[in-house]
Amino acid sequence: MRSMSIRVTVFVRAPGICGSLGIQPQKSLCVSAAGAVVDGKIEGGKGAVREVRKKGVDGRVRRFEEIPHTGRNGWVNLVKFWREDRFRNLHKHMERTFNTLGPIYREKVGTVSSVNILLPSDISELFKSEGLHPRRMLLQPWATHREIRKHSKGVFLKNGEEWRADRLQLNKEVMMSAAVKRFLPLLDDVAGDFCRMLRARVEREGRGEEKKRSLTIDPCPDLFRFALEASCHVIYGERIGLFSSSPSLESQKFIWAVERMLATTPPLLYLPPGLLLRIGAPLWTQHATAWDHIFTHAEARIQRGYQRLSSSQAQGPPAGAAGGLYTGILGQLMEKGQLSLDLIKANITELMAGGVDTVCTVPLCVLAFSLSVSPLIPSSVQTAVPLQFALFELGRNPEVQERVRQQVRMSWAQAGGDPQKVLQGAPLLKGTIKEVLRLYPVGITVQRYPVRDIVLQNYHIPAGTMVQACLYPMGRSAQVFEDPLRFDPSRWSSSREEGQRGEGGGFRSLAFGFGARQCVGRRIAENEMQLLLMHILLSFHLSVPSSEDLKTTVTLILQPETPPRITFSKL
Ligand code: HEM
Repeated sequence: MRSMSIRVTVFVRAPGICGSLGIQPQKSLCVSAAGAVVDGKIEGGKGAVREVRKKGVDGRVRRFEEIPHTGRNGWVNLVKFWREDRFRNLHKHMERTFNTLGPIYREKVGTVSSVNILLPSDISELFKSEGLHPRRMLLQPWATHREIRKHSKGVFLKNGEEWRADRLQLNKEVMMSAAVKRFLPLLDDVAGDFCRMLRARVEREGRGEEKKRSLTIDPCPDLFRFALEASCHVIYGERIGLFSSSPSLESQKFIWAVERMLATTPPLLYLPPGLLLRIGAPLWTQHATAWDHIFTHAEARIQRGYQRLSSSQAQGPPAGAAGGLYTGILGQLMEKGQLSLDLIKANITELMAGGVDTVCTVPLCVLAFSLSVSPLIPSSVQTAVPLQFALFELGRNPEVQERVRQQVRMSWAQAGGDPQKVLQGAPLLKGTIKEVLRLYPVGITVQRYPVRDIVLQNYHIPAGTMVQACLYPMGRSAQVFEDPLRFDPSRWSSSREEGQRGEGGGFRSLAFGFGARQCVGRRIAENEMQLLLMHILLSFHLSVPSSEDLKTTVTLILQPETPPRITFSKL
């Protein structure tokens, strides 16, 4: 009989503190298929393993309270989080905690409690029990704000089936392949323009001979502008001119507002109470004013789209897909008329604002309580950040870069200028994005509140518990990925992926979430990032001044501590 071993986590209620984490120690035991411990080995097949997982060593499902945890007192933990700067290093903290406690643990910080899990098989179990919950308490702190409340009420207050019906309408314009086919040329336009702008800059500011000029820069601000321009083009069907040497005042104000909003978010979230009390109010005002501006910008575009549609309808043939001219997601939604104008506004605003379910403890801790919030991250920031990581990884892995470039060149030559065909013929581009999001997921967790009781790793999880699938530690876990720290886009090729599919194997790539509530901008983001990389790889060779690992930090999203510098050399 084939012998296999399974690690079963047994929580030992030993008093005291374990290492620097301040966590309760645990022990790993190995058990037989029948459930008895036999010298670190378990006899039996997969079924036996599953059975042991469900029932526990002694045939019973363990109680929730027995899940290993990082300390029972949420307030003590909160102080540790502040003292040890764990908010900014949450991804590393999670990775260390899984290494110490095993694949499931509980954590309470302030009043926010979660169960954290790592393995795809458990994550698959979690998603099976998700309900159609509304976007829970989204924006609670921000919702005091006029513009946001006005725009968001349509989507956020709806629940269950009603919400789902609206979402299915939206999905037709943003997720389905027919919609992707329509908006892909718009993204391609912006990506092409970005590369032309960069070539001109390398020509102007670069070093070296005329045909081999190269320029080393921090591409972050340009990537950010690219992502904003691309999102606006697809959503509103309108270019906002961020690549022009003199963008309009309106666009400049918009950029300023997004930058201001981002700059003020981390201090509002993480400043120690004393400092926050002193500078909190002005910061809050700046933050809220910036958000107001972002929403007002959306409102203006929506009004303009509405007027355009009304006048084109008055003139005769429709301006949307039926008339041959694609007018962006906004135009499509308006033309179809299946959602009310309020709902269209709410959905468009949410698409611009994006959203990552990130649980954090907000400054209201100062007032002696904390909240679980789902802050918004502008969608453009969400694509600009992985693009930075992608350029860095391709730059420090020249062989991988060359392999991807060869595939792109071949596909480009065969596709006759059709961007969709180029992407289809170059799966390594998609693999590159998946690989980047595996190592650097924008949101380090995806959360769910199961609607019924479930069992994870032998433990009973009551319905309503917040369970977090921890993407950063999963992406770097040797239990889940072979040679996890190697940047290898071909690991996602369909043949190799098949080989990796074990229990819950399909749940290894979750950067966009899963199910009914998965990222609604997923197809926009994936295609936007792939098209930009495609144009860059066709135009430039990438290298990096330093190939040392990037230090990363969590400021709502996972980002490089210092943006990487990239050398673009003309090909
Ligand atoms: C690399 C880029 C991006 C990543 C990694 C990302 C990731 C995510 C994740 C993890 C969620 C939560 C999903 C879940 O709970 O299952 C989410 C939600 C969302 N994302 Fe994205 N996102 C990205 C780009 C975008 C873009 C470009 C847009 C808009 C154009 C967008 C719009 C949204 C919206 C509206 C939601 C809320 C969906 C809902 O709750 O119903 N995202 N995103």
